[in-house]
Parts: sequence; C-alpha cells; structure tokens
Amino acid sequence: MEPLVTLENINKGFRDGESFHSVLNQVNLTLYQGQTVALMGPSGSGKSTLLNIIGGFETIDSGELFIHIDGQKQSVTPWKDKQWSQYRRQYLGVVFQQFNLLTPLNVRDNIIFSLAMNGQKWTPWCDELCEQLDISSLLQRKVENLSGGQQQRVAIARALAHKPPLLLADEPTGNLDQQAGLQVMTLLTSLAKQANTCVVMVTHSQQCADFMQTHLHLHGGSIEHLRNITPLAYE
Ligand SMILES: Nc1ncnc2c1ncn2[C@@H]1O[C@H](COP(=O)(O)OP(=O)(O)OP(=O)(O)O)[C@@H](O)[C@H]1O
Repeated sequence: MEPLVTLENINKGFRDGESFHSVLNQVNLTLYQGQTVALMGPSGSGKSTLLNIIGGFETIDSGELFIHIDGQKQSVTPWKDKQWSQYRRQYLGVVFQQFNLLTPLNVRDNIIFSLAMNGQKWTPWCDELCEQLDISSLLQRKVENLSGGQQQRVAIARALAHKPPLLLADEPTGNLDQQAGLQVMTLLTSLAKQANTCVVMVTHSQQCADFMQTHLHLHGGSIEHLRNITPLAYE
C-alpha cells in the first residue's frame, strides 16, 4: 500500500490569553492509499485540529508533515500558498457537517464548480457517482431546496468527483437522522473504495466508525490505535 501522508512528532497547541493549551503531543501517523480511518476521541481532544493539519488548513508548532507525491516523500515545511492550493486541489476532497454547498446553484453546477477548481470536466465517473448516490434526478434542483440527507449526498459527490487520493470528512453524518446517516456511510465507503480514496473521518458515532478499517482514538494529545486492519487484510 502506498503511503499518502506522514505526520512525524507533530505538536500543536493554542494560546489562550497568557496560557498555552497543548492539543496534539508528538503525534505520529501515516495514511495509506485506499485506507479508511475513523478518528474518535472526547470533545476538545483535537480531532478537527488534526484533520485541519492534514488538509493544510492549520499550521503546526513543531514536528514535520510529509505528503507523498509520485512516490516521493515531500516535506511541506518549505511550501508556500501555491503548493498548498495545488495539493488541496489535486489531493483533497472534503466533506463537513455543514455541507458548505453553493446554495443558490443547482446540484449539477455545484459539482461542475468543484471540478473546474481542479481543472477538470464532467466525466462518466461523475454520472456513476450521481447514479449511486441517487441524485441523478436532482441535478437541476437548487441545493437549498433539498433535504439534509440529499445535500450530504451532493456534498459527497462534489468531494469525490475528481477522484481525490484523500477525503477528509468531519462528522459527515452529524446533521442526519440515523437511517440517513447509515445510508451516507454505506455510500461514502463504497465510493471511496471504487476511487481508491483514503478516507479520514471524524466521528462520535461507533456505528459510523464501524464502517472504517482503522480506528484511531485521540486522548491527552496522543493517538491510540484501537483497531488497525491494513487495507490489504481488509479485502
Ligand atoms: N483556532 C483556535 N484557537 C484557539 N483554540 C482552538 C482553536 N481551534 C481549536 N482550539 C481548541 O483546541 C482544542 C481541540 O479542538 P478541536 O476542535 O480540534 O477538538 P475536537 O476533538 O474536534 O472537538 P469536538 O469533538 O468537540 O468537535 C479545543 O480545546 C479547542 O478549544
């Protein structure tokens, strides 16, 4: 399995007035192509912070973050805005609890907009995505008129339309009822597998976590591997 992202001895904290609040303490982690990871832990343990660091949305205090590009392990330390935006465009899909869709646009244009950001056009994979997510009949509908479950399925289509190697999902089922949440998880994991996308998902739900091969628990600034089935062993 090819590595995608490596975190080595990452430390991160936040200043709060005079005091400093440490969140991540010497965190080491490698993410692999096609791996599915549930990131769990108590509220405030740093799950979103870790996700944001992997996405380059948050800086680190010390340690080193590496991205593996074409088999080369590259440190992001010298990266400027240009490299970061290139990485985000080509490498990343994101799905958040708040769907962050462009509400005045219709479903199709939301997906096209995201593809255009990545310099890509609509492909047969996009038709396949919409078909499997059961949103093909909604393509001309404005997203603001859709239900929560429908909007989350559009958000997944948008995030996977360019087949990113890495999908970051922060409580993607947090706004959905249990049935819609489980449906979204089933689709998300099935589609990620078809695209060989690594998924890192923050969740408080054990039921959602059970869809993922690897379970990580953040506690006291450290990561504990609760379940670690390698992608190959999972097949
Ligand atoms: N920009 C920021 N400035 C100051 N403190 C921050 C900032 N971002 C996060 N924190 C703090 O860092 C800690 C970890 O926050 P984070 O959002 O990563 O936790 P979490 O595990 O995702 O929590 P939850 O499960 O409640 O969403 C919290 O104490 C939070 O208050």
